[in-house]
Amino acid sequence: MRKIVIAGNWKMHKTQGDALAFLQEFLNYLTETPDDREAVLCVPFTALGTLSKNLHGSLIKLGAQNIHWADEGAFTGEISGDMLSELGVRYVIVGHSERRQYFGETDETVNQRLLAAQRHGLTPILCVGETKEQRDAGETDSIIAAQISKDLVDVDQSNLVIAYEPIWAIGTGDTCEATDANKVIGAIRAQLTNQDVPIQYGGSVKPGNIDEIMAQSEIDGVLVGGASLQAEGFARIVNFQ
Ligand SMILES: O=C(CO)COP(=O)(O)O
Repeated sequence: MRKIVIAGNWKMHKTQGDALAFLQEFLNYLTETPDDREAVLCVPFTALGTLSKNLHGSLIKLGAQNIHWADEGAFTGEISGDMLSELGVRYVIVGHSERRQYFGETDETVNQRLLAAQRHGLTPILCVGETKEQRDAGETDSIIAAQISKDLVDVDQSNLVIAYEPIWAIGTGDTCEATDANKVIGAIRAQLTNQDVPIQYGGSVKPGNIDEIMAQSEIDGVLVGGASLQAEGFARIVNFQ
């Protein structure tokens, strides 16, 4: 039985104060969380400590948005696995397309960061996805297959979540057809040795489309950007039917 993981990715949004206000409101809406699913908030590093202290044993798990591959060292601006786990972090996003596009992340560095996350007992959420040009050229399956095989070298598939995030659907309102996403996710699963890895869809997920997305047989959750910033809407997504 695969786990359902609904994760919010706040990206570079919300101060500590904003994060606390969100949490209070969010917990009010989440009084009846179904227990078959995990809700995760992947927040900026600066909000991790405050949220960790205020989760009060709630069902919400804490996630970060990046991790360095070294355990420590001269890596200005980076963050280590120990620093994250000390704050109660359980999940960490690795290889988001914004990291690949703007910060020079490659499949090799993504692989190293995945290994570091697992070494520190964190569950990495590996993001893969194709550009609009690649999709139009019919290259979606080969691009995703190449990312998966390079990123997962030596990675333990028993402690892993994968997010299929077509780059053209991120922040654009242009959602991938749920049935198309289902097909790509099925192809990702066929490449894995462990069939229990939860595979999420990400890209313009909102309260209005969550039910259709989660009705797909291969989709085990979502990674939500913009719509996770609003407590009532994100609670609606977590509580999909
Ligand atoms: O990048 C995403 C989540 O990691 C998706 O962002 P949006 O939900 O804003 O499209």
